Amino acid sequence: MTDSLIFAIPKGRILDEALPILRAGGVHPAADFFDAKSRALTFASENPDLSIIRVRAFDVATFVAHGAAQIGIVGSDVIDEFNFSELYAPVDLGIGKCRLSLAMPKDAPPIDLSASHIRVATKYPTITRQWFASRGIQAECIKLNGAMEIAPLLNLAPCIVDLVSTGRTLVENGLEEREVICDVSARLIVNRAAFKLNPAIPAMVEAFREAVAVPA
Ligand SMILES: Nc1ncnc2c1ncn2[C@@H]1O[C@H](COP(=O)(O)OP(=O)(O)OP(=O)(O)O)[C@@H](O)[C@H]1O
Ligand SMILES: O=P(O)(O)OC[C@H]1O[C@H](OP(=O)(O)OP(=O)(O)O)[C@H](O)[C@@H]1O
Repeated sequence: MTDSLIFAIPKGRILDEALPILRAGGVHPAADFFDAKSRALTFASENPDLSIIRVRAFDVATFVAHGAAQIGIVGSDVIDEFNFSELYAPVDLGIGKCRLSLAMPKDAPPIDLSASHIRVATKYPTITRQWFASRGIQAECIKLNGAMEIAPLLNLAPCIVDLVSTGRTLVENGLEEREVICDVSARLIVNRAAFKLNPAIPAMVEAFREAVAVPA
């Protein structure tokens, strides 16, 4: 007899790319999960003892780290930002690929590496502070939850740290990428304690590992 499992899936842009991987990993949400008009947050699945929650990307990590859900899918940006010790991220799913970068207005001078302090608008204050600290600069982070790209134009901060994929959002807002801080992709995450206690979880991790493995 094993405990039932809760799988946390992010609502946003990873969702569409994640659906084929979920199926290949053997997770089959019930039909109402695909009803775009549904306001439900918890869904059954066709798998025995497995239900699904659909939450914001940043909250997937929080639910799984605290054991409220046992397994989930989330970007490595979120994993790195929280750095929860209870999270184990055993499989790179190869989706949601982008990078976390430092960007500035395209006519702005380079960052003054001899400066002791800089103001940065970002959704990623922890990663940003660490990256600047390793260069001897104290970053004062102004936390935004989206639309970071307008912060320099409105003098909220001279630079931003945000996700970049095609680069189009930066260009359309008069910014340019100056430094890549880290590459990002979506990962399967599990709660470490649950992984040890419930044998269904390592089996599920293995199924996802096989689902994304590149054939030799
Ligand atoms: N431009 C992008 N290209 C590829 N992957 C991205 C891109 N932007 C975000 N991601 C990935 O998708 C995840 C979710 O991003 P998304 O934009 O859907 O959520 P959000 O709007 O940041 O969060 P919220 O749910 O709080 O509105 C990010 O954490 C990142 O891993
Ligand atoms: O380089 P690009 O291909 O233009 O992608 C980058 C944009 O994608 C993400 O935003 P998203 O579209 O998820 O909206 P958000 O600002 O609401 O998070 C990110 O925050 C950038 O704004």
